[in-house]
Amino acid sequence: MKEEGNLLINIETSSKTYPVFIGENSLQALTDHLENADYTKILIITDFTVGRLHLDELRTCLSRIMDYCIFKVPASEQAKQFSVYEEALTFALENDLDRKSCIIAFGGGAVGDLAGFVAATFMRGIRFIQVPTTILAHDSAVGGKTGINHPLGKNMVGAFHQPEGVYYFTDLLETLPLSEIRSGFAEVVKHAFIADQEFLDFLMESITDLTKISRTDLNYILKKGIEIKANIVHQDERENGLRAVLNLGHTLGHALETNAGYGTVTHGEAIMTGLVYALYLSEAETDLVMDIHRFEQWLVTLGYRLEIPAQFDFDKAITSMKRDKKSFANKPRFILLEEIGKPVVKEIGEEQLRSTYEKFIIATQLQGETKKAD
Ligand SMILES: NC(=O)c1ccc[n+]([C@@H]2O[C@H](COP(=O)([O-])OP(=O)(O)OC[C@H]3O[C@@H](n4cnc5c(N)ncnc54)[C@H](O)[C@@H]3O)[C@@H](O)[C@H]2O)c1
Ligand SMILES: O=C(O)C(=O)C[C@@H](O)[C@H](O)[C@H](O)COP(=O)(O)O
Ligand SMILES: [Zn+2]
Repeated sequence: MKEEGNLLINIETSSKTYPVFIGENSLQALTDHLENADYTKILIITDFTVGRLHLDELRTCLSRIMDYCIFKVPASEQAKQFSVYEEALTFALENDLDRKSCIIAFGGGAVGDLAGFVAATFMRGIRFIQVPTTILAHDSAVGGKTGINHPLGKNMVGAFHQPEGVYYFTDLLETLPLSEIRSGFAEVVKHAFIADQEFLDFLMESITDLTKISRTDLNYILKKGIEIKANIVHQDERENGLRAVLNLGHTLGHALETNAGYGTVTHGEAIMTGLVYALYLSEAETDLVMDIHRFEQWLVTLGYRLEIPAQFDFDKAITSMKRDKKSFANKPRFILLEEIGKPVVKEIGEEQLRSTYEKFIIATQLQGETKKAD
């Protein structure tokens, strides 16, 4: 469906305007950018997996005269630890980066969040570039949220720091394992719920097998997701209000990630579970009218496991949700939907959280059992 080739979106925020290139010519666009910039040195931060698979492609963008060094971090959430953050800063100092140096985040959201935070804080802030390599990173590479995890909460330490540009060479996505396609697709679905019923209808009708998304559809859905996010970030860069809607599914989702142990579930799977829970809360609190059962069936077809692990402790989740960045005075606030495309932020009492959780557990267990019986 729709456009091919190189797509360009401009992200306009109060602090910076920058381009997002998507598609075949993105690496050429990155080369052009690097050749015309005044960077004294480039630090590439990547993880061991992406480094092994794709570093050679990135190297083609760096001319022979360009001075660069590479710091490799453990894959996934292991990258977003204090110890890795400190090691990255040490590496930058030992390799003589200065205030005119630039960091390239080459990887998925975990690498992007870490590298962005290193850039935001090294010598009080240097420039950085996002070169995303996952579907999920259509979300994480845009908008300037950077940070690392604390054992007591996801992304609890961080900064808003916008990149100089986002160069999304989607050929690199071909090596993604199914679990990571599924994780990234969850944020696409989230964007559709927040802003666009038609887009959600398109996804539910056209995507029935995550291993068979055509290149044209992929470029289309990445572009669409980025446009939805760009529109929100344009209005509220630092989450003073509206931007919180991008957190649909994240209140329970982040609690799941924190309590299961970072990296035990993928970010996207946790967020999809949180999103379904938010739909049940919406039914109860905002009179959302929607066929949640049909949506759940579609998710099960795509391989999402909505059942909560038996060892998950909802009391601990409530503690985490009270500590969430959207909470004030220890009261959990959720992104709910009045309609698809019409999100609201609402404080939810503990009694409602618990009774909806019971309902949600029963419904999702039933979905899981039906799947096993098939
Ligand atoms: N800053 C934001 O606005 C924002 C938005 C959404 C999510 N996030 C964060 O992003 C993180 C999740 O992002 P992610 O899933 O992209 O993270 P990730 O960087 O952990 O990548 C996921 C896995 O895929 C592997 N991988 C990456 N690219 C690959 C490729 N092309 N081929 C094969 N394997 C590849 C990685 O090595 C890793 O094991 C979470 O920490 C989440 O909190 C941030
Ligand atoms: O960009 C945003 O704003 C988002 O909320 C996007 C989320 O998908 C992302 O996971 C983000 O890192 C969550 O932000 P946080 O402030 O809850 O840590
Ligand atoms: Zn997210």
